[in-house]
Amino acid sequence: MPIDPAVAVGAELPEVKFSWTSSDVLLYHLALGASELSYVYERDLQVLPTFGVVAPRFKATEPPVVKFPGIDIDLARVLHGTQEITVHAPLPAAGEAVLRTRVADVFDKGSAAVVVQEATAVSVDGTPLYTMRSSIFARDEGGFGGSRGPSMKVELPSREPDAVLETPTLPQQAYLYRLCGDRNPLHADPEFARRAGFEAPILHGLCTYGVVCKAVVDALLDGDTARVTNYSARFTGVVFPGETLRTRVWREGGRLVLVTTAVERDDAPVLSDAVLTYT
Ligand SMILES: CCCCCCC[C@@H](O)CC(=O)SCCNC(=O)CCNC(=O)[C@H](O)C(C)(C)COP(=O)(O)OP(=O)(O)OC[C@H]1O[C@@H](n2cnc3c(N)ncnc32)[C@H](O)[C@@H]1OP(=O)(O)O
Repeated sequence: MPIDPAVAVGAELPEVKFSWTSSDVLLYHLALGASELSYVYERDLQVLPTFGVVAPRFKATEPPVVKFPGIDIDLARVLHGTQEITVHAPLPAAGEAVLRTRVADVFDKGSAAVVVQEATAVSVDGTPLYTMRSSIFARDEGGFGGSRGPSMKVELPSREPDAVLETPTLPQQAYLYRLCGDRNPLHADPEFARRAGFEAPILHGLCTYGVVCKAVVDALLDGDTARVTNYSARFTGVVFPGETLRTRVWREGGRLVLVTTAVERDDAPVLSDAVLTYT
C-alpha cells in the first residue's frame, strides 16, 4: 500500500545536519530574480526567511524521493500543497544546523492524499532557528480510508487591497531554481511534465513562495527581511516560468493577507490562504 497512515503518522525522519554559506544565500536570491545589492552582494547581506525552507537540502543534486515510513509515492503524482515557516531568530548569512522532521498527518481527500510534515531547525549552538509545516498533495493516492482533515480558508477582506504587486518571473527561472536543491524533473523536463499532466514544465512552488515573500518585504516591510515572523501559503494553481505574478495585499489585524495570481492567464489562482506576519 503506497500510504499506510498507521505507520506514517508520527514517524520521525532521519535528522539532517546541514550548513550554508553566503554563496548559497546569494544563489538562492539570484534564483528568485533578485538584483538589489542587499540580496546579491555579501557586504551587509540580508537573508530572506524563505531560505530556511530550502537550506537543509540546498546541495541536493538528485530528484526528491517521496518515500518514508508508511509512504511511497511516485514523484510524478506529487505537487507541493502548502508551506509555512515560523522564524525564531533571523537567519545568519552562514551557519550550521540540524533539521528534525516528523510526519504530522496524512489526510484522505478522496482521490488525492495530503501528507503533512513538521520540521524544526536548530543551530548547532542550540539556538532554535525556525519551524516549518508543509504538505504535499499526491494525486490518485487517496482512498485509503483516512480522515479528510481540516479545510483551510483565510477570509479575504471585502475592501480593495492595500497594495497590488506585480512581479515578473524569468523564462529560465525554474532552471536557476533547480540549483537550490530541488531537481524534480517536473520543473525542467517536458516529457516528465506531460506525464504529470502539464502542457509544459511548471515552476517550483517554493520559488513562487520566495518570489512573493521578497516582493512583499521590499514593498511593505522597508526591504527588511528580519521583520518577517511567519509566512504561510497554499499552492492553489501552477505557474509557468516567464509568467508575471500579481499579489494583492491587505493589511489586516497586524498581518498581511495575500492572494497571488498569474497575470497572463486571466489572474488564474497561484497562492491562496496566504498570510505573512511581521514585527
Ligand atoms: C519529501 C519530498 C517532497 C517533494 C515535493 C515536491 C516539491 C516540488 O518539486 C513540487 C512542486 O513544487 S509542484 C509546484 C507547486 N505546486 C503547485 O503548483 C500546485 C498547484 N495547485 C493545484 O494544482 C491544485 O490546487 C491541486 C491539484 C493541488 C488541488 O486541486 P483540486 O484537485 O481541484 O483540489 P480541490 O478540489 O480544490 O480540493 C480537494 C481537497 O484538497 C484540498 N486541497 C486543495 N488544494 C490543496 C493544496 N494545495 N494543499 C493541500 N490541500 C489542498 C482541499 O482543501 C480539498 O479538501 P477539503 O474538501 O477537505 O477542503
